[in-house]
Amino acid sequence: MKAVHFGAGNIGRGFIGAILQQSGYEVTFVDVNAELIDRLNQDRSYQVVLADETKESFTVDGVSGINSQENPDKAVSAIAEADIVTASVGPHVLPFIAPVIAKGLMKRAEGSAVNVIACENMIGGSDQLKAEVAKHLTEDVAKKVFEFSGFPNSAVDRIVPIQQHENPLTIEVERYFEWVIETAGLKGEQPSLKGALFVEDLVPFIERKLLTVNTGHASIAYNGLLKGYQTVKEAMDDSEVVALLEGVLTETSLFLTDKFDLDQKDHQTYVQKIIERYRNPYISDGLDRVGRAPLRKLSAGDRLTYPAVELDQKGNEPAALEKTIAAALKFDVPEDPEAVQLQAWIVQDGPEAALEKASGIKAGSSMSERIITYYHQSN
Ligand SMILES: NC(=O)c1ccc[n+]([C@@H]2O[C@H](COP(=O)([O-])OP(=O)(O)OC[C@H]3O[C@@H](n4cnc5c(N)ncnc54)[C@H](O)[C@@H]3O)[C@@H](O)[C@H]2O)c1
Ligand SMILES: O=P(O)(O)OC[C@@H](O)[C@@H](O)[C@H](O)[C@H](O)CO
Repeated sequence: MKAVHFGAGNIGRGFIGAILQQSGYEVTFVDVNAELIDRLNQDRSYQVVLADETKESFTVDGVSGINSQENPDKAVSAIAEADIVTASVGPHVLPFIAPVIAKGLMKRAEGSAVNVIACENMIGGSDQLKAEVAKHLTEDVAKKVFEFSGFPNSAVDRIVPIQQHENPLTIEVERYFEWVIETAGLKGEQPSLKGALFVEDLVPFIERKLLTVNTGHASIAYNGLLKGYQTVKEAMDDSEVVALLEGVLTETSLFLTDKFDLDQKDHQTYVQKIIERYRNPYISDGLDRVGRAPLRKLSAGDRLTYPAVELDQKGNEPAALEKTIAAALKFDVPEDPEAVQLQAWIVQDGPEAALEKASGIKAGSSMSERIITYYHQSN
């Protein structure tokens, strides 16, 4: 069986590529990073190390790489022959991988069933990828292609920080992982993927994950950076950062348990497990990585604004989320293009207008006023 995975980065090598290989797939990574692709083709394998006291490691072998910038046709052919296609490139990159996927799917002469799964931190990731692919197909061709190509949504959870090793392919990951895939979007037989969970309705799973793991993470990053910390570990040693983390998780728990009728006790166990994962002493994760792409994180459907607005509309005042949104407006990392854009908007139009542009929270609304007050109160 053949798998094509877009993005040989942290989640690509450390999670999805490893699961695919352990499930019996021969994995071809498609990436634009020449160093990673050359090394994959040279070594044909890499090491995954578990970030806990065991430091256990395992080999992912039988892998290869295609540089889609240099050899787009090779990537197209690989998709034409693949049994499964997956991607973890970041939400903003989905439009760039779509043309190659569209061409590859069109080339599947037999029209044999294939599933294309976006493994990104977003709601409806595969739906979005499908919409991007559709832009490169005529209406008639799209109809045919989507008869045999499934785009099931999925939720992925495993903390994999940015890291440096002598061998650039080696990747250290936490032992914990969760890959949930929605059956509704599948075509053909359900793929056999070791450790993956197939569910009829992904919405409760992706929202629980995004609004707990990622909202909590974002609060640690933005509030931690405000206090001058660089890593999750440093920030988690500060009681004020932890209090805000507990505050945002109390707020998103209220939203999630109400929306999905979750058992309060089970949800609390889930939240506590995540706080333990943030505290993993064997992982050093940078706040710049966790807070990266602030415009995406502040956008209306993402981890901060979405629960804050929903809670506000139900008559709650989500103060911890609002303080975190205010802290996100201060995310000023010159290497991060979205941070540069956000700071430029703040300088040009002021924080209130920048907040509205980034999140849709209307300037002059009571929520906007509270966030901007927090913004001016913070250092
Ligand atoms: N790292 C984590 O802890 C984690 C956990 C769960 C989900 N995610 C999600 O997984 C996705 C990837 O995150 P990551 O941490 O692995 O990032 P990463 O930067 O390590 O990996 C992304 C990879 O995509 C490649 N890429 C960029 N443009 C490309 C293109 N046009 N074609 C092919 N490849 C391209 C990059 O070169 C890079 O190797 C994101 O959506 C992220 O939210 C990350
Ligand atoms: O990848 P992002 O930028 O959406 O979010 C940063 C982190 O919160 C994220 O990568 C987590 O480490 C991951 O989602 C854990 O499963």
